[in-house]
Amino acid sequence: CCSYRLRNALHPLWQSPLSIPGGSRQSPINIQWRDSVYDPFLKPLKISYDPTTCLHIWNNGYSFLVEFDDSTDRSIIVGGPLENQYRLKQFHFHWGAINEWGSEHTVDSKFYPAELHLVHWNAVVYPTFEEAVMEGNGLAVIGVFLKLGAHHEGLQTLVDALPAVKHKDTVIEFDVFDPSCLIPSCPDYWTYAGSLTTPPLTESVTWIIKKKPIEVDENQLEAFRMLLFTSDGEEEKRMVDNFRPLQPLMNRTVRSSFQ
Ligand SMILES: NS(=O)(=O)c1ccc(CCNC(=O)Nc2ccc(Cl)cc2)cc1
Ligand SMILES: [Zn+2]
Repeated sequence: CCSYRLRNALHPLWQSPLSIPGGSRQSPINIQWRDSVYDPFLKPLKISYDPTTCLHIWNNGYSFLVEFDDSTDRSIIVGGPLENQYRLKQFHFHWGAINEWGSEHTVDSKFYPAELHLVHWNAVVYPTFEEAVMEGNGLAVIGVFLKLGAHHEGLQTLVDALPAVKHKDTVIEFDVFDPSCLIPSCPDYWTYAGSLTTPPLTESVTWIIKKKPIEVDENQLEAFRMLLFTSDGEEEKRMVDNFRPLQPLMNRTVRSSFQ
């Protein structure tokens, strides 16, 4: 129960303060469905990814990141709550040691076993990702909940590559993958102004959280849990519970694209 919160709060990644001093828009948050406000002016989110922009999978010692060539506008999102188009840079996941928790956001205080983050940056306004990370409208992250259920064919190609990045700071080439196969076809989402959930925790993220989860099977979740936080040769620590504790909503409203 609360022990995992303590462990998480003390986890090396989050030893920095739970929310940055003066932070008024920190993530993740609980999404209370009945408190979200339908906004009829929200547009559908348009997603167009070029699978050949996929580069590699990298175990950064906290998660595994699938990184993309973001030197052009070949893989972008536009519409939704966004005023500009945003370029896909990477996607990664957060997950738990068991299926009872693992997601960063919760819905009506319910955790999912895992959560996918597709990270995009505003290359219309900012020259580099690093600069966009520091600006209020710099990033747009699509969050997709994973729930235990049917085998996910698209995810399996990724799962098959994970043993090659078992240890921290290992990389494997991964040159064709279309991450839109990981995004539910249902267009419904919630959106709110938030932050990165890992250091530097900057308040630069427009969050777009899909209402519908995707289904993955137990073997696929277990494949995430066999990754390691540790480098080859170090005492093995399984990569699990790499999610940040919930942050206060403060003076924010979560909007929904659906009634
Ligand atoms: N979790 S997020 O979408 O707010 C987020 C998006 C982008 C960044 C900057 C790139 N760095 C990165 O992605 N690092 C990372 C990812 C997962 C874990 Cl578990 C730990 C560290 C940080 C957080
Ligand atoms: Zn994340």
